[in-house]
Amino acid sequence: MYIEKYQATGNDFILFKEEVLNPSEVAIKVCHRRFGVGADGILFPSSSVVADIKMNYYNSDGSIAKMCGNGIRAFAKFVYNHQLVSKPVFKIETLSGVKDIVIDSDMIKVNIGEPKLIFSEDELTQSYDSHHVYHFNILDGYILSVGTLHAIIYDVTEDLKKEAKSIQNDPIFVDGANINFVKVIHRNHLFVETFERGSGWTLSCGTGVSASVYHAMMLGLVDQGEVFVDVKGGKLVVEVKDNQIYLTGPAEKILEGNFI
Ligand SMILES: N[C@@H](CCC[C@H](N)C(=O)O)C(=O)O
Repeated sequence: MYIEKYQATGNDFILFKEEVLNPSEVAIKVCHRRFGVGADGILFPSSSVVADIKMNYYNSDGSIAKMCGNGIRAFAKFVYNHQLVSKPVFKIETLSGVKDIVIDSDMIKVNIGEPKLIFSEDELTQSYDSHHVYHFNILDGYILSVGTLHAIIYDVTEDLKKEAKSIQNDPIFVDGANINFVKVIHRNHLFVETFERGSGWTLSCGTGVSASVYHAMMLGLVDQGEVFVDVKGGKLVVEVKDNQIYLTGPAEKILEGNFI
């Protein structure tokens, strides 16, 4: 199978040009960092009737995810480089809706979409196709969905970070959640670390960063306008306009070859 590997602020992905038939199995195999190539997830295209192309994403543990903020930038660059889509401004269908993409040389901007509020714990047990916010009452933090589900925690300590897995396994999260540890550096600057559903600690989580900025803005911890976010693997920029979250950052090809 022909593959390429991309990294997007250190979140790494294996990309396929064609539809993968048994994606969970392939993801587990190819993402293994000793027995495979090593990656946080896999991405492959399929045709779409509502957008220019459809993105399919599987985490390294084989679980499906509805959206990936870093992955979609890598996917956009990959399909554009391979002329699967021939224009730099286009639409990608995901399981959490159609996302608008703008490729501007090395930077890719994606409209992550509009978050919506959830007001009760019961709503978390329903499917979260759309974007929701929910008050997280186990810790002094919050839950927010931007297609993928995110817990936002501000009072970060090393001891609390050790609890990431058990927070993620809390039964209120019927299908798991991504746990974001957020430090406010300045009124336009955050540092975010994410323990991801399906792939553990990553160097960056695009939807996590988007959810964190949106939430910090809701609480008045950062100002409107561009917010710069440091992650372990680089830098991202998030802007909220008309309640839409725009995520901008790089993505680069780092390997091409065949996976046997
Ligand atoms: N790394 C991603 C998120 C990938 C999906 C997530 N692990 C989930 O299963 O919800 C990003 O950049 O957004």
